Amino acid sequence: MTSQRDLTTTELFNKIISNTPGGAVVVTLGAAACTYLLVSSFKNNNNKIGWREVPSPKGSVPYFGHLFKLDEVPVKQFNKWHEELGPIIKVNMGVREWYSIADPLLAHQVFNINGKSTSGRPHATFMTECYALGGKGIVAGSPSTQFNKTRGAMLQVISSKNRASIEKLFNPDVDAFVEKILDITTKKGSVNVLEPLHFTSLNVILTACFGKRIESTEDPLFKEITSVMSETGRRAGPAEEITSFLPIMGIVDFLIRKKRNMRQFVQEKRDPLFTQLIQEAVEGDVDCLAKSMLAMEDDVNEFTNVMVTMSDSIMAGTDTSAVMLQWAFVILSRYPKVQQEIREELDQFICEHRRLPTLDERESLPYSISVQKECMRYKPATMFGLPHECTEDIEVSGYHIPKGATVVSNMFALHRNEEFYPNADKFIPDRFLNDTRAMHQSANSSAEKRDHFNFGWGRRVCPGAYLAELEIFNIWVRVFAKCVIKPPLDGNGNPIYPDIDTIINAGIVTPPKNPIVRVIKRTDALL
Ligand code: HEM
Repeated sequence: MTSQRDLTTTELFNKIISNTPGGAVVVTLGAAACTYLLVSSFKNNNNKIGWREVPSPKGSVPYFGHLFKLDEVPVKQFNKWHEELGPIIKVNMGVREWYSIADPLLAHQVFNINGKSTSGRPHATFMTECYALGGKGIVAGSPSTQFNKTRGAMLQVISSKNRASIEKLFNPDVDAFVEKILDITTKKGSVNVLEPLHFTSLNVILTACFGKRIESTEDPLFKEITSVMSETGRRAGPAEEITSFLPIMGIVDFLIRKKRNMRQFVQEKRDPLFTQLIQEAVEGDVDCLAKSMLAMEDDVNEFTNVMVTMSDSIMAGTDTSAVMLQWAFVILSRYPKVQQEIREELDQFICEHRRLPTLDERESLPYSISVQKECMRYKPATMFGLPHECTEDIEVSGYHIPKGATVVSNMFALHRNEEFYPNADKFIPDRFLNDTRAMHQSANSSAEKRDHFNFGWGRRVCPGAYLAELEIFNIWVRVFAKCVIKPPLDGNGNPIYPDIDTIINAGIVTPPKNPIVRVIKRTDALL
């Protein structure tokens, strides 16, 4: 998921206009409005008799819909509309109809009970046609035999049965991460955990996918991967994919030869990088996802399918885990007593076993597990997860959602639902004290039994949830066994508490504004 900052609607249009041969835009937008008015006057009414109409906010304008109503962080406006109109709303994103769901039970009905009809992905020129090479891999494709088998292969390889071998590969990086944040704090007085977490998270995925790690941010491979990732994120973003919302802008895309340009990027930058990584993985002696997939049955092992799946994993798995951990650092810097309880519980395990616990032993750390889950509930890593597409008309709670609609789960509203989470606006560290279940297992339960909804839904539920949980757990126990997290200090020695109210729109992910803390070495560490 991308680390590129999203654009406001106004910025987005300015950018399009500045990149486009002048008159074309004016002609295009004029034509767009006329075409829309003409077409919409012939359009059938989607509301079937006897079904409730999904409420839609006021202020939708022809062709552009509600796009001009959205600000830098669209989910905030969506939430205001949900407060006014209820748990399901229809927002016109240009010509696309987005149905946003803010209630866990309703979301379960939409994405799980009706999963057969709501598990498509909306078509996008870059992601579907260019990046996914016409539907390969997992993220951008719609369910097919190859898609199901590829997801299955990933779940089989990145699973608890391979826990020990996966974490053995990445734990040296986690140890290095802890040393790095301690060292930076010693030298500079505080540390911005964004970059070290991004680097560590990338290495976790690289070791799982290719059995390979990067030594430092100066490594040319690191620079190449981050450049390809950020270019992929930019091209998948709304400014570049504007034709999905305003198809008439396809004329502009044609004039600036956008699709050819997208294909060129994939062929000249993305494909050679991943081809090389996969070849090195095959020649190496470390077990990894790429190698395992290439050794599997026909539907999975086709080279382009493996290549896109590896790219999916890096794109979907690096920033999401890093953002979750950034939030944990900034939240916990404000809660010294919570950290003390985390340390006491962890130290008890270390005293008994003379080593750190593994994820399989999470039952011994109910408080830590509860705090991890509460951090994820309190500050979700994404705004809307990834959008799904309805491939058939469906009916939920009397509402009709038509074929072709985009359906999104509103992560912020879902996690502040008072019926599911009493005092939802409060950070309650022991909220999940009686729920030490693995998060990836919980993610596959019915809504009432889930801890949180960060890993999405149904047939598309995040296949990397186990790896994410493994990474989070291993970083967590190493940090709290050795360190105390504190807020940075101003010139007078007063704490500057990190801002936990501002949410940044960084594409799909929503990181904190300035994840700057002090990480101090524990003087009473047992290991
Ligand atoms: C805290 C960390 C993570 C969060 C919050 C997260 C969240 C999500 C969400 C919300 C989705 C969309 C689900 C849906 O469409 O309903 C998703 C999909 C996906 N995630 Fe994750 N993810 C995380 C870590 C990872 C990791 C580590 C990997 C790497 C293996 C990964 C790989 C994927 C893939 C391949 C998909 C696409 C699934 C599909 O389209 O069927 N994720 N993730």
